[in-house]
Amino acid sequence: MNNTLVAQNIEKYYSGKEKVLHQVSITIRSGESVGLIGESGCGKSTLARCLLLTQNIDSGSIVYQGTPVRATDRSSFKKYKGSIQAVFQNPTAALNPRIHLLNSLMEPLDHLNRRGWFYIKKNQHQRKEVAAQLLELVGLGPDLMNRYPHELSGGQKQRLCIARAISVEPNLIIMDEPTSNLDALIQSEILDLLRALQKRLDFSYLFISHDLPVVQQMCDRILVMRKGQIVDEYMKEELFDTMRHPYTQQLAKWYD
Ligand SMILES: Nc1ncnc2c1ncn2[C@@H]1O[C@H](COP(=O)(O)OP(=O)(O)OP(=O)(O)O)[C@@H](O)[C@H]1O
Repeated sequence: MNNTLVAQNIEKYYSGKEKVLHQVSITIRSGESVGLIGESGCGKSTLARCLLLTQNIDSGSIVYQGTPVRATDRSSFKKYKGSIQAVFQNPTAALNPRIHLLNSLMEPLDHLNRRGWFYIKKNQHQRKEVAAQLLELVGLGPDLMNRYPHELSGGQKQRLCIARAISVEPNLIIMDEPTSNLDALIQSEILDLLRALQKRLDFSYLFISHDLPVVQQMCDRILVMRKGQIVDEYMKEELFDTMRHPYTQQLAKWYD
């Protein structure tokens, strides 16, 4: 099936501010690992929120599997929302401190209410079995589901957020600086986990970061954003080509 996401000419303003996204176009094909790099404040997270439909776009279009996605069209909207998940920078903020991790983990499945899950969610035993399998996939033990977020380390919380994202078998995961709050060792473990899960589960991802070495490690194709515009796009082995945009060359110098 063609799981390609095509976003075209996306524009975004925040009230009282200059335009944040200028005619941004991005295509993510099935199974691809695409990087989005650029300095702080250039609009990376804004684009992520627009693609996730948690923020309105002012103009432009999003087409998924050949169908335009619009909030007014319930069927395309629901199909798209069920295919895309996110992992954010701050796992503590992503988890409700007052609810058991079992329920946090099951949120996307409970929310989507797919056929089959409707019955499982009423059966506490089956629900816990699914939770344990998800936790195992991200290297966590089943006992964690009975705890609260404050009882976990930052790395464990991020693993749990990854388990939550993969629970609905998404075609695409938007990863917005998923390791920048973690120390170097845990960061490298989480990056390895994400790569291994991608191989195993075959989702595509958009990996957002301002850290070029990390993006080089994680992505095959990389987009470079500057002041709300995509100014360069390259395959990772082309980073040092002389035809790179001067801004990419500047980023590459820090990497070299
Ligand atoms: N909700 C908001 N309301 C108003 N302005 C915002 C909002 N969110 C972001 N901005 C502004 O939009 C611009 C782009 O912010 P954004 O967070 O998308 O950049 P970024 O590239 O993700 O930055 P960082 O790497 O630091 O996370 C910034 O000038 C920011 O101040």
